[in-house]
Amino acid sequence: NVVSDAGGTCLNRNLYTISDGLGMFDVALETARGCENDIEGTTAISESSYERESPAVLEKDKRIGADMGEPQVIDGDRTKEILKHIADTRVYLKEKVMVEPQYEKVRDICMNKHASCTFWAVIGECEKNPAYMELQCAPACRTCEQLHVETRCPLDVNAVDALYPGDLDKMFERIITDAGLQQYGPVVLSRPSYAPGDGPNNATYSIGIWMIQFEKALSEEEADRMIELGGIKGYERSKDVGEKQPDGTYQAYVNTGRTSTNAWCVDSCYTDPVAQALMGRIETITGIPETNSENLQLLRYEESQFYQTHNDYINYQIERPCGVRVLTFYVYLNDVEEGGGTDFPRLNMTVMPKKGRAVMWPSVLNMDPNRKDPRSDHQALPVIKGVKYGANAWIHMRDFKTPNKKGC
Ligand SMILES: O=C(O)CCC(=O)C(=O)O
Ligand SMILES: [Fe+2]
Repeated sequence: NVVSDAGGTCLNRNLYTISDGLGMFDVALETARGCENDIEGTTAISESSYERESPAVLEKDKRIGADMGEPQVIDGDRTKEILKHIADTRVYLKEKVMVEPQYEKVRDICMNKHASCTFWAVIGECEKNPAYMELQCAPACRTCEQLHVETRCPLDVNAVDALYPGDLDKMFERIITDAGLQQYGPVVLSRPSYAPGDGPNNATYSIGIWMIQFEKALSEEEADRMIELGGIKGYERSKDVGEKQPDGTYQAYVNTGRTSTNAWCVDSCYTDPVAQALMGRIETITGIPETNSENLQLLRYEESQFYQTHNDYINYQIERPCGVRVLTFYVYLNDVEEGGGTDFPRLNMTVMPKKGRAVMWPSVLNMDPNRKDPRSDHQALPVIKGVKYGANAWIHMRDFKTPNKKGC
């Protein structure tokens, strides 16, 4: 009465034809049996065993649902519901995901990534906790289409950009003239000049870019607290943007071009009054909402650690809800005995670390703020003596934090 789709392996989404005469129990059991070859060391259980065995015995069975990712835990009280849900999931996968064109890019990656996915789905977690469930338990939540970043993270055509052509110049002009911002000690390190006939209508050819240093961006106590918050979160080896993955996202990877460690200022760090004050200050200075900024990235460089020349602009983000990084606000949290400057090779300029100092520069062009300005390429020079602490605020064209919550 049940025909196994012979030949394929379980994890390759081996689906089974279900005959009408079977109850859901039988379906789950029979299909699980199709996976026997894939799971070592398990023994077949009889068709009625779900009703006979204790929950502990049932949980030892590792096969159920192995054709759609992690084998699923069968909870004693919920056995019937879970088995029915697994059977329904199988129908969903077979009749929708494997057939309908919008699932084409996710067919091979739609898996339950946790043994409790089906249990959680049964108790309503897909609705209560969608950020986690829709990605980690996509078959159980019937959200396979969400796995591809293009479906999960559509561009909002009505979203407002932080910068339109010409706004970057206006923003920096405002920063250096606004009386309320003088308390942060702004110093112009570099500003663009426009050659005759080469005016703001084609800023690509402007000479020089904006770079402002703030001598008093942070008090000593605030700087110390930021370092402390990084320590609480824990500094881990820094990563760079890596290869594109099947779900359309880009892997973060460790490489030899960036040898620092860093901590992300999230959760208890994000809500800390000092971190909030710093983010609020950056919002006031730039006039761009805090929500457009990534969480602060707290950096730690030991002697000889560095970050080789790069640009903070990330190409692929142009088609993401957050848009590209338009500005970097970089804060120095301590004095470094020797080395550790932020060097801009194309500008022939190096900003030295100093406790409480910040420097701000654009990654994009004034007249085309979705496009990278390669003149802002920079590197963190190796620390020669001492330790260097810093913090990055990367400010995006649009809201970063809201899409980020759902993995965009
Ligand atoms: O540490 C520095 O001076 C700059 C770091 C940097 O450029 C980065 O983290 O993107
Ligand atoms: Fe950078």
